[in-house]
Amino acid sequence: MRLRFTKMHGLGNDFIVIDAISQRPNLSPETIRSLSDRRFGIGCDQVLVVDYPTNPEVDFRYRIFNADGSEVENCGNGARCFAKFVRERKLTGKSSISVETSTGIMVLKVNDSGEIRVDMGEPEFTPANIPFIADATASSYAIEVDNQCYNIGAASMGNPHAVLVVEDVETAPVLTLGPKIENHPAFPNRVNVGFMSVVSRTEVNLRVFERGVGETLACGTGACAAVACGIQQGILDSTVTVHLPGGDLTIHWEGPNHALFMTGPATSVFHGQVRI
Ligand SMILES: N[C@H](CCC[C@H](N)C(=O)O)C(=O)O
Repeated sequence: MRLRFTKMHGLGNDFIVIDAISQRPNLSPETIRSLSDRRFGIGCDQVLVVDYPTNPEVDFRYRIFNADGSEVENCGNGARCFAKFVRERKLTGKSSISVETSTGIMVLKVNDSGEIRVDMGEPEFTPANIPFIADATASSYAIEVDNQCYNIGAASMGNPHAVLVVEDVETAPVLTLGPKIENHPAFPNRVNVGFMSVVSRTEVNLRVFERGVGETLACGTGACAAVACGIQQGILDSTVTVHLPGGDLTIHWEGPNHALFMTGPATSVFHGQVRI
């Protein structure tokens, strides 16, 4: 079939966005990998599939697939691009949009500036719910990689994240240590790995080695998890600017029993059609 898509990005974390409401594609993991391939396909970090909701109280459902074909629970940059997409494609005229993912419901608010504020829900720190194998919940854990010990924070934003505090993100071992932690046995579903340097209590630098993709120019849930872990560790305040290689996100979290909010841009690059 001929499939219409829109190429989008959130701070350089790029997506193929597919309207599965007016089209009913059958997207196998092989098709996802083929579309995501930067040489033989369109190329992207993730494929986002916009569909009807299963809950009639919710506006849409959207599914998220990493470039390796794995379906995942959440995508922060993708949520902002989803909101822009459904309005651009006239699938809704709302500026406050509810959407269900495989792990819950998010509410997205399109601001007058065009930026999108996402209610990401409450960060999850209970190891079993991340999932992460640990004896008890803590603000940091010691894990061993190649006989060396590393301190990490661990949290879920619907998807699992490990966060390391480093001196300088430019010299952090993102491409060597990232994949080893991504596949560490303490994370049964693998994990996204953030490398965060603290500029001040309201400003951090962050690079993320994403599960199923590798390093991306930005990771929205990674920025949320990094700030949440930093707040849990007492090193960050409740509103933080996160500088990622692709640009900045603003994260706000008042602490336990509160939702965390992420605000940032979304960009459409081009529309196209592809035969699958
Ligand atoms: N690689 C992630 C999914 C995409 C997350 C990221 N692109 C974001 O903006 O949150 C995972 O396997 O959980």
